[in-house]
This record gives sequence, structure tokens and C-alpha cells, in this order.
Amino acid sequence: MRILVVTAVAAEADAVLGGAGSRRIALPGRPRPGYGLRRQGRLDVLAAGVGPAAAAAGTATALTAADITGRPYGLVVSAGIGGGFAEVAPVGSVVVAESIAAADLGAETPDGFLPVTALGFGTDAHRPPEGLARAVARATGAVYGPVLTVSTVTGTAGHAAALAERHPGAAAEAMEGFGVAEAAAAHGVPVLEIRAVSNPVGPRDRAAWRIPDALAALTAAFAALPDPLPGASPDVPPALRPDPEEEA
Ligand SMILES: O=C(O)c1cccc(C(=O)CC[C@H]2O[C@@H](n3cnc4c(=O)[nH]cnc43)[C@H](O)[C@@H]2O)c1
Repeated sequence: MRILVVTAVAAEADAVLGGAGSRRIALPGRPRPGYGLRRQGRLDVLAAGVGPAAAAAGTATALTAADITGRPYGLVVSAGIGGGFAEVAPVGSVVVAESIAAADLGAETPDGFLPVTALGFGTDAHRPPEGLARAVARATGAVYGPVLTVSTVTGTAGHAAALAERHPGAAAEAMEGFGVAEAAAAHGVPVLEIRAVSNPVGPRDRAAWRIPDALAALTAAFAALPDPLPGASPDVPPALRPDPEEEA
């Protein structure tokens, strides 16, 4: 099964590839310097940029290109470093997402935050295949819990507490997972999110981020992935995929 791994920056893509050789693959469009797609074995690793919009654009481009060339992906993985909710996922730990939630997509009201679904629109969370996500968490020694996608890194204890209250059991936050998951869902491809914790979610202290340690944990997690992944769907060319409308 071909797997598309989407990171924000090149350092995270390097960590996923773990220092082993990779081949650069051309994608349609004009990726900015430092961003692009590299292939190593069953993994294609794309550094697509920071934030959910860049992540969705890059992921959708790679999925469409793969479909057109008749070599579709069977799984998409959003991967990188992230903030950890200290009680659940300390710095240096790895988190595999039970759910991928758009934590700041919605409206602020005098009575608090309303998710986009409460406004009558769209989706506010994607759920990775449970058996697969749990198996990956077991194999990598990761925490299995909700991962939040935010467009603004949390910088106060108060906001961290509000997020934890709205998302019981929240393990980590990062800035791309929901964008990757939206693109994967539009293509009918399952999604996972794997985050290595570089900093606690809370009061901003950029100097305390443990980025090298988190990148090393990300490398170890990808090295520990089972091959083949248990329960992952085999490649199915898009023309042969069931039409969900017909199935309903
Ligand atoms: O400066 C470096 O060497 C470096 C290496 C790898 C990654 C970075 C980044 O700054 C990546 C930004 C990326 O990190 C995620 N992230 C990390 N911590 C948090 C957080 O507390 N809240 C939200 N996002 C976080 C995020 O996904 C960004 O894309 C630098």
C-alpha cells in the first residue's frame, strides 16, 4: 500500500524519512523552496507548509496527481511535532490521533465557542480507522487520544484549559491535521495523525520547545510502524472504489 505522509516543514519530513535515502518526485504546481514530495519505499513524504490551508492544498494536489497517474494512495498520515496537553502527553512523547478536531473552526459568542457544526455547516472532526490507529499507537508506544488542529498556537494557560474542557481527553494540538483529513476525506482515503510532542500546550515559551528531541521521537515512531499496516485498506484504483451514494 502506498502511503502519503504530510508534514508542515522540511525538518519534519527529514525526521519521518529517518536519514535514509529518498527520491524527489515532481508535483503539479510550483512548490515553494524547501517544500515538496520525496519517495522512500512505500512512503511518499510531502512538506506542504504550516497551517490547515497549506496542508489541505498540498494533500489534495498529491492525492489528485496519484489518482490521475493510476497509483492512488491507500492511506494519508499527517505527521510532525506538536504541543502536548501535559497531563496526557508530556514533552518527548508521541501521540496517535483518536480524532482530528478543528478546534477553532466556528464562532465566538458571549456564551462561548460554537463549533462550525453548531452553525449548521460542514464537519468539525474526522475519525481515523480505530483498529489501525490503535495498532499504530501500540507499535510506536504512543498515547492514543484526540489531536486538535488550531490556526493559532495556544499561548496561555486559560486557553489551554478551555480547549481541554471542550475536548475531553485532548492529547495534543498542532496546525495541519484537520486540513490533511479534509483532503483525504474528499478523496475517500483513510487518515491518521502522528505527533511527537515538542512543547506543552500553555503559556508561550518558545525557548523551551524541545524540537530535536521531538524530531528524534518522530523518527523512532516511523521506524516502528508495522509493515504492512494492520487493517489498512489495500490500494483500490478510484474507478473501482464504491460510490457512497449508490451504497446508501
Ligand atoms: O525550528 C526548527 O528547527 C523547526 C523544526 C521542525 C518544526 C518546526 C516548527 O516550528 C513546526 C511548526 C509546526 O509545529 C507544530 N506545533 C508544534 N507545537 C505546537 C503547538 O504547541 N501548537 C500548535 N502547533 C504546534 C505545528 O503543527 C506547526 O506546523 C521548527
